[in-house]
Amino acid sequence: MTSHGEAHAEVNQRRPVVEKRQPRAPLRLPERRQLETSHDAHSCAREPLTSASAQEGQSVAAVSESCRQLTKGELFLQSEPRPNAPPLPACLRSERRLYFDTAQHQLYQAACALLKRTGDRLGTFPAGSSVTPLEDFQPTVDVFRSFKARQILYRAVAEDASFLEAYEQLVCSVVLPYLKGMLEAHERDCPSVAGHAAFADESIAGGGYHVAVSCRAAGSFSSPKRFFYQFPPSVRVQPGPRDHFGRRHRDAEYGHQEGEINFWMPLTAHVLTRTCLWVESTPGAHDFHPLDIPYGCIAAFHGTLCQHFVPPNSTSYTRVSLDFRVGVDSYFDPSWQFKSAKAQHGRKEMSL
Ligand SMILES: O=C(O)CCC(=O)C(=O)O
Ligand SMILES: [Fe+2]
Repeated sequence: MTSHGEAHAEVNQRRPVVEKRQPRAPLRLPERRQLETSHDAHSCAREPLTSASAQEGQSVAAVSESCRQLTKGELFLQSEPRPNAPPLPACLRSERRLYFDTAQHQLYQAACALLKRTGDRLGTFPAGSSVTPLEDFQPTVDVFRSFKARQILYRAVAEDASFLEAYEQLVCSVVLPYLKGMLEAHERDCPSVAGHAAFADESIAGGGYHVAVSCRAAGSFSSPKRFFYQFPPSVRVQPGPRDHFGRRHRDAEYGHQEGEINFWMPLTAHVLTRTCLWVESTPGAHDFHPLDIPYGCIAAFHGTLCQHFVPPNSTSYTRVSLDFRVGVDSYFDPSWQFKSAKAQHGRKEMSL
């Protein structure tokens, strides 16, 4: 179900602001394990998640229950052939924040219109109000958990030209230039690898780059880069107060490959919903921390291998967020297919 090949000729050259994640006290699970063993049937049993999550009233204990046995996806992964691509450079795998202009990229407004357009198939906004805060959307179906309800949402997104246009504008003018800048910074620091598919990712110590630096350095040897971005993106709607949570997983289980970077952004205010994605900083580190970022910020992380989860929403506000993945240049193998995946995300290709 992939849709390739629609290149976008026009790209806004305005560079996004990017910052490296500020260190903060992580939520650490009691045992630190290697990735290879972290999903075995015993290792995920009853790992109590405590402290930081409790501050926000999130029942993360439930989430720890979500990883008690090896999932089908993890089992399939062990038997399927791997993509034919070199590992991503370390600088791309580390977690980052990108900021965008919310006046220019009106995803919040587009999401309100999207949910309104679904009529009452998914839920309703409070009556009689001229403004419609997304946080007040009241789902009438279990749009977070039920497969059927999520299909309705998926189709609504796929059919909403305005929402998709806002999404693609954001991807093409903020996200892809960021990725291109990171690739160029990597090439600048390792000139011998520029233009070559395979090189050692260890060649960059530390792996931290500011995109402003990378963009300045780009000009001289910039060659077009290919990107494969998810289309349509995933929209999540998580009402509260409920004990539904997003189980701990890594996207490799769902057929995503290591050459993809995850982007996650809230459309609702975290100060109201107190609910967001929690991510570990490196595969197997189990140092889960919340992406408690505001609207206007996008978190980039290597979700193919880094585990992540969403605790229950204990507030009366609804969390709405957007997430998508981008396959990066020669690190992504477009011919690879995870045969066991039930459904694969569609994607579009773009060179920049
Ligand atoms: O936001 C969510 O509910 C889940 C997000 C997620 O798993 C992802 O971005 O990969
Ligand atoms: Fe995920």
